[in-house]
Amino acid sequence: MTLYLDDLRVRRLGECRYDSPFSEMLSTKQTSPHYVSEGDRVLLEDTVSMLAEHDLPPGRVPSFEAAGPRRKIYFDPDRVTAGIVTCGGLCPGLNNVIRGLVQELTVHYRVKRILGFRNGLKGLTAEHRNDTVELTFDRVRDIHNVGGTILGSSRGGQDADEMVDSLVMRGVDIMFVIGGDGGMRAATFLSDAIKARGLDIAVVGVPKTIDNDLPFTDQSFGFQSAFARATDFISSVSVEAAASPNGVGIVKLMGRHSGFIASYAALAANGADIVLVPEIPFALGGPDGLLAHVEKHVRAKGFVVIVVAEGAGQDLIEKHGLPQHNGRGTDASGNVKLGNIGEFLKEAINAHLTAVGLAPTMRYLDPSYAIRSIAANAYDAVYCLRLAHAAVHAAMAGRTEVAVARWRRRFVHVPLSLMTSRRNQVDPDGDLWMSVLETTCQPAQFGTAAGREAVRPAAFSA
Ligand SMILES: Nc1ncnc2c1ncn2[C@@H]1O[C@H](COP(=O)(O)OP(=O)(O)OP(=O)(O)O)[C@@H](O)[C@H]1O
Ligand SMILES: O=P(O)(O)OC[C@H]1O[C@](O)(CO)[C@@H](O)[C@@H]1O
Ligand SMILES: [Mg+2]
Repeated sequence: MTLYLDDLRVRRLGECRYDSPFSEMLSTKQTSPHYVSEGDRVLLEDTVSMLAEHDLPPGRVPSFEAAGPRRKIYFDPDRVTAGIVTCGGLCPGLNNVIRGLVQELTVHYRVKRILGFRNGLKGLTAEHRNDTVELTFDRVRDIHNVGGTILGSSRGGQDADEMVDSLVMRGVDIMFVIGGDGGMRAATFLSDAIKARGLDIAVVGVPKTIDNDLPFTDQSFGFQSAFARATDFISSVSVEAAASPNGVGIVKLMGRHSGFIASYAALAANGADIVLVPEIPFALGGPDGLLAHVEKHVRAKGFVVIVVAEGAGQDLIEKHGLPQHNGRGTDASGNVKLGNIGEFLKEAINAHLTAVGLAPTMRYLDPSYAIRSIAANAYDAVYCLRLAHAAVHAAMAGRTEVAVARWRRRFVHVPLSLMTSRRNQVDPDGDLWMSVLETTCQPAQFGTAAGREAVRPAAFSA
């Protein structure tokens, strides 16, 4: 997808006429290596070759509006009501973002009314719109020390017009939507419905997902805390597998379509022999298939450690899996329910090693919710706070249909629709995956493309 400057422009509700509480602080600031002034922009691309490909003058090169405070703002803080909602799966740092939004809105902009909508976007339906929490700084002072979200979250679609009715009825001028791809999509529909009615309501997204599958953001908040926690489980199965006869340690980690948690956790633990991600299909059987590789490790050093992302090998489960491992249908938000690759591998490897006379000791861990329900670590705490600051500045300056994100180290405004225009995935040709291969020493692929189709593993042949 080729992006042009106009695709990256952010919609503004109107002229900024009020002095910002930050105007004095900003009066002497200009772009430096550590600051982007409000008149400057942040480049979308960062290699000489990519820039050369466009062959455009600097002013036309695709770039994002920089996030941060403005000297003039759009909303009169005295008259603003802000709303906050968290939606989708949990992720470390949700409470930090809520706290940061409330702190910035109340302490600096002196906004007096902030409503927390409960249980995700369901909280904006007619049935639930009056069941809100008044968010004051006192109410949120200590919430960053715990995981989850004090507002609750949910999945499932809602009618955009009904949600707009709720905003109008509750007098909301600025709505902050903290969510993943589904949440960002819903925020886009909400913005469209607001625009269609000609209403003066800003919608600002704060992208979140532990899967790190949202585009135009270096890494989503909470991801680092989640993969750091995941390393503990890799270490545990490594210790167990190494101490057991023909030990096989398997850790299944979240990551529906993107294997970032599996890749980063495996790199951090630096003890995995094999990493399997949804982006890279693999074959079980055959001389260069996964099972042969597992067997080689067990014969050579007595054990093997495998980290697998939940979305990996779904084609294999469908073809060869037992019915109880299959995925079934979709969840309330339309996300595909995945087959259980961890259980599938456990049985396939057990059967294979037993068949070749290496009866294994299987150690399987599926820490799923244990890695996303924790509090944010120090790094994510800072990141969440800074995203919250950026979101409040954007909203007060009348930016709408926008998400705040960190892109190539800078905080920027990304048009909401772009956040769902594609999925961030581990690039099989990228340097992250190369690091995984360098660390695990696993082959670039298990089985040839043809082999992946044809070979049926012994364990599952009828
Ligand atoms: N296609 C859609 N149309 C309308 N609303 C949607 C749609 N997809 C998602 N939503 C809304 O977004 C909310 C969150 O979506 P979803 O459950 O997919 O989680 P998410 O935001 O993608 O987070 P994560 O992927 O991190 O779990 C849903 O509850 C629903 O309100
Ligand atoms: O069980 P839940 O709440 O639907 O969430 C599970 C999913 O949520 C995520 O954490 C984020 O989308 C995925 O990795 C995982 O598949
Ligand atoms: Mg999602």
